[in-house]
Amino acid sequence: MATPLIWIDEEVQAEPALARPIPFVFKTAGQTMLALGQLATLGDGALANLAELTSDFFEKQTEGPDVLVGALPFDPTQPSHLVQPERVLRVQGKHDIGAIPGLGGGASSHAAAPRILSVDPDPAAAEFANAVAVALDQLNAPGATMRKVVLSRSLKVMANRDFSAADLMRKLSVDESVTVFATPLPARLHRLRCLIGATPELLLEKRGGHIVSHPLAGSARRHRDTAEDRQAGNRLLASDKDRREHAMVVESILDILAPYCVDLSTPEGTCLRATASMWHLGTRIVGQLKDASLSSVHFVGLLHPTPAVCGLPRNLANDQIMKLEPYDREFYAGAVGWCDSAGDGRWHVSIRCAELDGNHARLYAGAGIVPGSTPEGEVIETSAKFRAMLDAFGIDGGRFDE
Ligand SMILES: C=C(O[C@H]1C=CC=C(C(=O)O)[C@@H]1O)C(=O)O
Repeated sequence: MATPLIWIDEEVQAEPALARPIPFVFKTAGQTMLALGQLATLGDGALANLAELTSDFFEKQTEGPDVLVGALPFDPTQPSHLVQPERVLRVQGKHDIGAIPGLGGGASSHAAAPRILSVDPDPAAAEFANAVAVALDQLNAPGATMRKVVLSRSLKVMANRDFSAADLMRKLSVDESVTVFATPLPARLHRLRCLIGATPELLLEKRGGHIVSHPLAGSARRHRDTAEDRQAGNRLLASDKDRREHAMVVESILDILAPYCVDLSTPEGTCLRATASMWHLGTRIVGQLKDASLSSVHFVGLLHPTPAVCGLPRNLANDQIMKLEPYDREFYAGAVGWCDSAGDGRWHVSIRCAELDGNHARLYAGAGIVPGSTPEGEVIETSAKFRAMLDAFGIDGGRFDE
């Protein structure tokens, strides 16, 4: 069934904003990909089967755009949500994301913004600090085999009217250093949901025989004052704790990709990666594949979840996440992106994001814990990571740290 191209038009505000699936939107520097409607859905399957599922899908599907778009959950045993759209539109160059043809022409700019009624930390910052302390006990125990675990917390937000994905995306797009995305999620209790965010982290891009990954780990908040900001970046670059936290991610990705590559390197080494609100340590990894026919989802299946969102070793870290976090991450800390029948694709880590369900939203922020981390430091770091999404929602975040 064709999905109407209406997204945020004023005349449909009487209906819940997410009464129809929103388009998939993927705005990277210089290009926006917009996937409209839903021609077919990829069948359920765990991440390990995704390469096979997608290649079967493309073999059978002879009509419609040659692409699947959507989201993969944090838990690789849970089904992904990938769809073949009816139409794909690409917009190049600088543009207002809300004014792309097919999105309703930015009509919401004169509509009243939803008024925030409540913000509920889940868990509270103090509980999150306790979870970090428990994880640190495990990491520091004599003979410990777990080396890193990434723990997250969330903020549940309620407004007086439905949130507008287009308005949020427009606000998030002010930061041109990140990939702004919106992707439909599986319905829950017959309600359509979506994930919207502004991720700085590239999990994997594959074009022909060339692959790129740009993992981030190790963070500090940015400052308005230029000198203070520069100092914060320099401190991060020099921080032993953050360098260890980062190196584990890079080494793990290099180990996984190396057997598939004739050439694999980190041309610039570890650098500072800036977003509008955060400094990160980042290392761009580039590779040339031995077998260019392997698809992007094959590699995503091997890489995800990286130690940037889970930990090391993966199974031990995942056990701790299950024990210490009070919710199912679902599509937070998963991946969002697209793949095509040639095996090309681009997948970003779904962080700095919020799940939207009508007038409810849940924002997420996580942080890598290694020996040397402190509970207070991780509370401050996750607060800083909430900043970009909180700003988009028009919420002053400071009071959620207690
Ligand atoms: C898990 C998140 O961030 C990851 C990505 C960059 C830096 C991170 C860190 O410094 O801990 C995290 O590994 C998140 O923002 O929710």
